[in-house]
Amino acid sequence: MVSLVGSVLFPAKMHHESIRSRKFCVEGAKVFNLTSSGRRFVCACVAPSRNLMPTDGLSTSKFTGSSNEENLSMRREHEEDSDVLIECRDVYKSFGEKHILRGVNFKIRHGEAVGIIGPSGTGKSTILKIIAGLLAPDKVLVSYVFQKGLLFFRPFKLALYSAYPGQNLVSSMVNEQGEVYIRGRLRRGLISDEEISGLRIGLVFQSAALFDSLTVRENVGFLLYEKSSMPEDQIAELVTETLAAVGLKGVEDRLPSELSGGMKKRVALARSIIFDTTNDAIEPEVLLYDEPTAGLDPIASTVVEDLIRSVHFNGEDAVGKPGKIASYAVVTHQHSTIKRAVDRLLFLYEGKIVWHGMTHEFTSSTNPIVQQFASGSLDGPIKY
Ligand SMILES: Nc1ncnc2c1ncn2[C@@H]1O[C@H](COP(=O)(O)OP(=O)(O)OP(=O)(O)O)[C@@H](O)[C@H]1O
Repeated sequence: MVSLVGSVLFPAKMHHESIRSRKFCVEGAKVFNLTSSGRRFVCACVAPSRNLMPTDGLSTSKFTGSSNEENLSMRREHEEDSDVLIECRDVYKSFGEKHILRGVNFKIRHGEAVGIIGPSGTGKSTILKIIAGLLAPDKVLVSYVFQKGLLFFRPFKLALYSAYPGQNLVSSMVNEQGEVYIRGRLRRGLISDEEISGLRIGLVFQSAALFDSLTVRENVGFLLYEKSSMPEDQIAELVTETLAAVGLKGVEDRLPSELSGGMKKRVALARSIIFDTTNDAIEPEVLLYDEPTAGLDPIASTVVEDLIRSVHFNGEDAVGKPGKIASYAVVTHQHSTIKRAVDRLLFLYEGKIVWHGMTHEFTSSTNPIVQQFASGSLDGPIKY
């Protein structure tokens, strides 16, 4: 599956000895034991390498032993889905009593530029975090066995487990409620470096989430300093090249506090697209942007929107090289971002994708939820 290895970031005040030092902590973030041997890393994003033979839901063994017709239809489905990089199937996510996602289904295919929109608090950022592996779907108890031989099956929920603390539980089985597939491979639980995905997934947080105490160079090259065997001067060169690709020059030695909001977002973008050029395995990469233009003036928004397009493999970066990002998903509320940076939209409402379509179909949709959202009207099914 996906391991957090590659790009993104968190809010931060960090104490460190040097970028290649062994340990430090980041306020407000979750993990954070960076070791040289080190596989445990948090931050934000991304991912592994290696082979991926479809398993689980897409196993070729599924094509044996059934009728020819069934085989053909399954093969067709498999072929149609061969370009799917990320799939959420019936994903549920709650926070305490708040049931945020209630059966979310969608696919992101190779080459797509997808927007995720919907009213505030509907779970758009939550979806990105689930895709990136920072959050797991809800858990549901499938069965459990007590010493006295009692066996319970669904729909008993995990909460029941703690309702029988003294009953000598022998074993239990808990499944995730919903599935996330990364290139056809089912992800179980949260991201772990040991797991395999064959897809690099980067998450660019809304806040840019740069390390306050590190220079721009150290922020952008963070993972390479920490994880790769590249010499430092080569990393520095690559950082300069990557900053140029997002239209920034001569800022390598600045601290984040010396940058404007738009520049910070570009630095965060540079951090999410830099990768180890000495590594043979070249993987497609998906970037997830959480409100990349929030808080920016209209012109700065346009710059960032064009940047998002430019690092896509259909685009051309600021120094004229083709972009490297295979697909991306953008959570946004901004019309300009929807129009300029996205081709297809997913509309999330009350825990489900209630509409999807091409961007140009959005304003002409007859779906009352979409109509109300597009017009900003107070009248309609969406209540605040
Ligand atoms: N870690 C968490 N613990 C508790 N509640 C959470 C957590 N993360 C998100 N939530 C809640 O889940 C809901 C969905 O949050 P999320 O940030 O995904 O929404 P959103 O659609 O991205 O919102 P917005 O458009 O306002 O940014 C909110 O009610 C939020 O308070």
